[in-house]
Amino acid sequence: MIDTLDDLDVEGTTVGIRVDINSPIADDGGLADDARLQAHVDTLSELLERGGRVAVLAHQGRPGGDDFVSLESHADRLAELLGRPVDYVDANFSVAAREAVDALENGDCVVLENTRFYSEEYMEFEPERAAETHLVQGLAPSLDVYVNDAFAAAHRSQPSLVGFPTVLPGYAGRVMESELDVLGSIEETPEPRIYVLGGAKVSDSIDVAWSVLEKGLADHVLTAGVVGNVFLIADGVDLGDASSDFIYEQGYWDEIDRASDLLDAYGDSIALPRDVAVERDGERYEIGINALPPENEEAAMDIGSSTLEYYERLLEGAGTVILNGPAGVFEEDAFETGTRRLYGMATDVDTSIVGGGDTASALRRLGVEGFSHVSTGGGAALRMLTAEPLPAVTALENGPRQQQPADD
Ligand SMILES: Nc1ncnc2c1ncn2[C@@H]1O[C@H](COP(=O)(O)OP(=O)(O)O)[C@@H](O)[C@H]1O
Ligand SMILES: O=C(OP(=O)(O)O)[C@H](O)COP(=O)(O)O
Repeated sequence: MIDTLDDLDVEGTTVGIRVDINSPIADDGGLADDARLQAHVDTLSELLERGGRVAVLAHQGRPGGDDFVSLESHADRLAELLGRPVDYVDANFSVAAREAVDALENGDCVVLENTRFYSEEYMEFEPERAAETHLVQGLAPSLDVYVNDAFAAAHRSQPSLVGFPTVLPGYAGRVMESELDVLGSIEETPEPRIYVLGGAKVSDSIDVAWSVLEKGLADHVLTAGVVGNVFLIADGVDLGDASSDFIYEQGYWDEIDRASDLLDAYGDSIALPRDVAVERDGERYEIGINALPPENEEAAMDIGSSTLEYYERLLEGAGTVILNGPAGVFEEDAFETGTRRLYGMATDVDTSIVGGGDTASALRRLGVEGFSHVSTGGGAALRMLTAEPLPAVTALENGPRQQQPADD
């Protein structure tokens, strides 16, 4: 059982809140998309309106990446979205950070620096060890309670996610609460249940497929994207050099054997693409599976029209559809068709649940809406769909509960 904001006496309390505002970054270093910031507005507004003193913790990107930038522009955008001032301090647990947090008045908000600028935050720890890190040891004394609203990062066991709730009373924010509500009760959704697994996280998707077929949660698994390509190769289809090389370079070659084992065990319940789209003479060109490999060895970038008709028939009788990962390279106009049409069909199903950061951004870009639930998480949502515990949620469950009276 996890406490929520309903259990928290917010007025005058200094709240350290972990959010996931990890976002695409534009060439100029600013935000290219603010969907993940928008998702946390309700939680942050509630805390501020109820008189909380709010210190925001979050990560952005991974060390070495172009998107590994400071949270200054996130703070500016949050101020616009919240309609109130939001300070930013380029520190996490130093004297400067603690002073900024200690100076908060009721209804004030400060964003601390990208947690991953400190190497400990990019390591995975047991909660007790995470509680001993510089971040937690340094900052926790300035906080009264910890709120975790970062569902999309809850599959990580990094200090800002599992360390704070080990030493402070922990609460789920509104995003976390609603994600756990929906994704934690998949078994109760209407049947038949269809899982659509696309995108590029091949090993995670195969884990999900195994798990949901083994547990009888899925009546059908439909494959698309790179996941579909791996299943086609596992089924003996020669996709051609470009697709094979891509799968090899991404480190997914071993997944072909796992996909093949899965087809042996549950082949009747797994649907594979019947055609693919490649780029030929600068245009989209569809090729049936029987006509593969492509004569010019072009890469399979999307599912084709026959696959879409086939998947539409399967989706027609579904009570629930759970989708993760785009059906193709939606970033290119010629290959967005599969994602637009497949996800569009899914909105007609009684209960439709979508997970994945890229998927959500694809749907926004393509203007596809009308799902029962669009998760803020990719990896975290996938992990929940396999009924595996999320370390950050377990840490909230196991941590101290008692809230101390707020200091003046
Ligand atoms: N056939 C394909 N070939 C190469 N990349 C693909 C293909 N289909 C989808 N993708 C890529 O998969 C990426 C998204 O996958 P993923 O990260 O698994 O999604 P999510 O973040 O929603 O979980 C996109 O960048 C998209 O271009
Ligand atoms: O974007 C995220 O996850 P996602 O790509 O699975 O949606 C989270 O912010 C976690 O980031 P990470 O995968 O760098 O730990």
